[in-house]
Amino acid sequence: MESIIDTEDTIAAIASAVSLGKGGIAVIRVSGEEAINSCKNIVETKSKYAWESHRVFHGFIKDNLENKFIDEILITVMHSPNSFTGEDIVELHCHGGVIVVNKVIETLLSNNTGVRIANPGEFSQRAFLNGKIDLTQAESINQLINAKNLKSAEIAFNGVKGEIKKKIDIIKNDLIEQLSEIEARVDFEEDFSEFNYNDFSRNIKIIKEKIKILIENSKRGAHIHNGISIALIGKTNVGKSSLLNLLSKKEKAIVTSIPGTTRDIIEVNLTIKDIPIKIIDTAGIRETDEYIENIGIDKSFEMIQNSDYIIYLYSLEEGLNKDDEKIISKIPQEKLITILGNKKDLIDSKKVNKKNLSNSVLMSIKNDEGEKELVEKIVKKCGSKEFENIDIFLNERQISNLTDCLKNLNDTDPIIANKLPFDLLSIEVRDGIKNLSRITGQELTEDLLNNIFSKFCIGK
Ligand SMILES: Nc1nc2c(c(=O)[nH]1)N(C=O)[C@@H](CNc1ccc(C(=O)N[C@@H](CCC(=O)O)C(=O)O)cc1)CN2
Ligand SMILES: Nc1nc2c(ncn2[C@@H]2O[C@H](COP(=O)(O)OP(=O)(O)OP(=O)(O)O)[C@@H](O)[C@H]2O)c(=O)[nH]1
Ligand SMILES: [K+]
Ligand SMILES: [Mg+2]
Repeated sequence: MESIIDTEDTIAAIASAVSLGKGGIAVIRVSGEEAINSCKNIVETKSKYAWESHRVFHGFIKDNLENKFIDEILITVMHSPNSFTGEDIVELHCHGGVIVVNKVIETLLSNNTGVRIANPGEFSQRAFLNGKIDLTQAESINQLINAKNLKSAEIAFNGVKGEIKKKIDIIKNDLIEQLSEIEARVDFEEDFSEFNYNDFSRNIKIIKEKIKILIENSKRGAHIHNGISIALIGKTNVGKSSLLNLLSKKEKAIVTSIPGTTRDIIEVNLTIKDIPIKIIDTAGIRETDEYIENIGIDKSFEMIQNSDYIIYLYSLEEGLNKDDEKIISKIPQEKLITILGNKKDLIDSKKVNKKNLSNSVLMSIKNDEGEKELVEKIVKKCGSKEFENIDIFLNERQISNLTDCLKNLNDTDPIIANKLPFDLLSIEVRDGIKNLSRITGQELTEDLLNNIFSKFCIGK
């Protein structure tokens, strides 16, 4: 059982990236009633700005138990309620090595009682509980941190600014208006005109449309978050891994002249002309008895099915032959971005048979030739209207609550159709409103909230 999080404690965690172990500077964040006192215990400073809110000042970390100085640091303090969590916050900016950072944290904990290491997401949870942000903002911050491409980051930031909450609140207010139309007539029947089933039905229909658009756009959201997948498919040694490296401008995949170099799937996230894309390098397809390579080749065939789009590569030196055509026949036409003839540098370009190559791009990946033409093909195929005009999208949890709300509104249909007593409608509308409230974090149990925040990053 997850223990209920104690919000009385003062919490501390490394707030900066530590996964690589090293960095110029690391930030340790301390939040809670004892944040300032506990840091005062381990910081020596002569600064005239010391412990003022929203200032930076200079000092040293001192371990009083061992009577030793540990690091020279900068310190930021934010007094409650004007901080990210709404509590007192102290940030210790120390040197970024693993040993230093851990020693500073250890010193903070050993020199103070009532300070403990924060659980994942606990700073955000406190910001939420203290009303600094709503749940959609907290979730958007987490999404921003985990963004794999620029487009997804841009959209996540709109959520951080409160754009999801704003959209949900608009729909919620629409429903509250409909609810009051019903309830006014239940409570003060004689003062109001008769309940109009048609008006109500029309208004609910408009609200449902808004919800459906939001759900539809959000389905594309997952696509934006993960990127449109483009698999590089072809026989061995045609230059698939070379292309992955060229497009990602990184030496991500191993390239050798040995056929069968790539075994496992290799993925790179990137943004091409504002389109979020995931390029997938696969094992070259050929007849082989090699056990591991065959597993890789099976995965390549799976990728033909599972990716959104495909670039088929072949070597111009060898030409496009029967084996290629057999593989190409397995690719759904609408998925094929282009049949890419690579290694143009190895052939006399006049000899290329242009007849079969109307949809083709010729490249020399080695000499950096033809990339522009390929990018044009990619943009033409993937740069559909799909991602235009999407400024926010909901995550799975939020979509699920919104879908529940839609069901509540659908349940008004039979009541209206059969002209059943109109006060029955208020139950459905109320439940709909409740489901919207869950999106922004109201009406949720503590366990559910703990569960949501526990999936956030450490130090966030
Ligand atoms: N050093 C540092 N950088 C950071 C954060 C942080 O906590 N510390 N953030 C955190 O994740 C993000 C920025 N978000 C923040 C949101 C609110 C407040 C804040 O202090 N709000 C106060 C006062 C605002 C003001 O002075 O106008 C408030 O809301 O009352 C700080 C950072 C990213 N960068
Ligand atoms: N001449 C020439 N050689 C190239 C070109 N592109 C790639 N190569 C070479 O072709 C060989 C195979 O390239 P890879 O990128 O490993 O090919 P692959 O399709 O990933 O191969 P497998 O992973 O084994 O299926 C390497 O020696 C590359 O340097 C090109 O445009 N011209
Ligand atoms: K190879
Ligand atoms: Mg390869």
